[in-house]
Amino acid sequence: MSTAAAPARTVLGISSLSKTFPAQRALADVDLEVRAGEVHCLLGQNGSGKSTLIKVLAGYHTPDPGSAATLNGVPLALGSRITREQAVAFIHQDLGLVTEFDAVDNLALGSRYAGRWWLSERRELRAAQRLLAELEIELDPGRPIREATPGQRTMLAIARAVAATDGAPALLVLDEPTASLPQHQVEQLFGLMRRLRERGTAVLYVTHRLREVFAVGDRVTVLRDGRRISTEPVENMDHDKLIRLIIGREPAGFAPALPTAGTETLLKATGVSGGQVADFSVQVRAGEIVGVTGLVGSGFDQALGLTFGARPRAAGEVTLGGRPIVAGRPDRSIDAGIAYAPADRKGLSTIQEWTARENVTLPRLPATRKARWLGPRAERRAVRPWIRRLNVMPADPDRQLALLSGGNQQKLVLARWMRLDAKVLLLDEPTSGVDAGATAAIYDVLAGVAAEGRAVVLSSSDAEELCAVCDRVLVMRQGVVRTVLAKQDLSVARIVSETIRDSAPDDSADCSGTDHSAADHSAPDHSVTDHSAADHQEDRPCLSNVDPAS
Ligand SMILES: Nc1ncnc2c1ncn2[C@@H]1O[C@H](COP(=O)(O)OP(=O)(O)OP(=O)(O)O)[C@@H](O)[C@H]1O
Repeated sequence: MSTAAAPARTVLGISSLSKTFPAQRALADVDLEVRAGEVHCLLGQNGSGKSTLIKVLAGYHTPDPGSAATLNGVPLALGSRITREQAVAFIHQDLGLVTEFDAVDNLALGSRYAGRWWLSERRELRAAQRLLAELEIELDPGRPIREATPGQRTMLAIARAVAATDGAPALLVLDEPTASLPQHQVEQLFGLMRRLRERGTAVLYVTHRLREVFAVGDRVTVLRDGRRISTEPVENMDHDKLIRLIIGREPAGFAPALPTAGTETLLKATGVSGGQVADFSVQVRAGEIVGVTGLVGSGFDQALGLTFGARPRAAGEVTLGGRPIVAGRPDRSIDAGIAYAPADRKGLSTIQEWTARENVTLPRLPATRKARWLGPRAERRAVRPWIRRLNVMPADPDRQLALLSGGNQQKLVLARWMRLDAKVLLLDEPTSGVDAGATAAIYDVLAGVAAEGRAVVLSSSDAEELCAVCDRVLVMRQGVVRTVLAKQDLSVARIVSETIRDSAPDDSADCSGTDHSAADHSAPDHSVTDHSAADHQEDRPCLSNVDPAS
């Protein structure tokens, strides 16, 4: 007879959950059980219903009649706000912290309303220190949290939920918390999740990154088209099986197109500065995919906006095929042959009231020089192939953008830039929030762009992504490109260690990658000479020939 232990008690039990929006059934008869002391991953393509499920749980949407749920065995009124006593915490991508406040005040925001407002400042500080120490969160409680890393902020938001629930939330719901965290901060966050799991918290974890399921998950539920397809222990899963469940068919392998062996320099940035960037210099050749990475604050996420001219430059020169690219004139940069997709695609570059097709084919962004404006029929014709290629759901070019899921909106805005015949594509975080299938499709598009003798520069905090697609990776620290890693030197461990490596302020490297006269860099290139920093980490190989969604 089997002596297998009985499953842990059910914290959240959802049965027959359905949600129908006008003209769209987002969830259909979903059952879900999340147990005490487990990390339960919720996966599915963009538009499969994950956010809707969480929003119903949080009381933001009212579900269809017939939907039911229990929390710790007690019926839960779906569609009503969760009360404090129910001890459910939601960590959304917008963490809801006040960045000008320090950790003590941010923690107090959650607990003051818990009736502890009489605590003195000193006692509050001590309580915050105790909590942070207990959860092993390294964070100075007295400093404004705008100075903290994104990973520390995420953990602080979780700590606040812990404080507000007297030590352990019954249920912690995390909605893609790692979307823009560098690898080592992801590891720290997973450490915290494991500690809460040990306290008996049930964790519902939404992610698109399959490797995270294997790193931290106990069980996994897959949604497809609003239906629950499967719930299984992670140990019964492998990568391909998971992909099959998510997309409903065999995954297509990612086979990067072979780049042309170009020697022509397309893009040259020299001494570009502005914002957090003190010196960004790079030369990009035809046929190359170049990555830029670093910690938040290193300037890596501002470098491409400065290069394109979307951000004001304090200094520096940018040329495309020898022609100067001036700052502050995105229209001219586009005409010259550069396209730029910022990371904040929703905030910066969509018109939510417009349709999908209008957002993809925004006037003034012609794919061919002739047509500055397309009629609705031509727009549909132009957009449909991208909807198919990136598997945008619903596949309706006339759907209002606001009614699409976050990831599907991301895909469309990215399509807007990828469909331009730009000589150089600049993309900030191209796959953040995008599902595994579309991520592979985007990598294919980028490889195709390079193979045509054009070029791509992408900034990313995802080391696996950089390994999978880049020919070269520039690592920025303190506003300056400090290391250039060539294809043969790319590994997750190497990128992580170069990203977090402490460097003396005057430490500099030749970082243009190709042109030694471009900037005043006298120290040797670390990518070639210094391997010491990476050695303490497991050196995982690059995944360039493996499905990049993994
Ligand atoms: N307010 C709304 N009105 C109409 N349709 C909606 C609304 N919100 C979501 N939908 C639709 O419901 C479906 C599920 O969307 P949901 O946001 O739950 O997906 P998701 O799995 O969270 O996607 P992503 O990974 O992109 O965040 C999608 O087809 C979406 O277009």
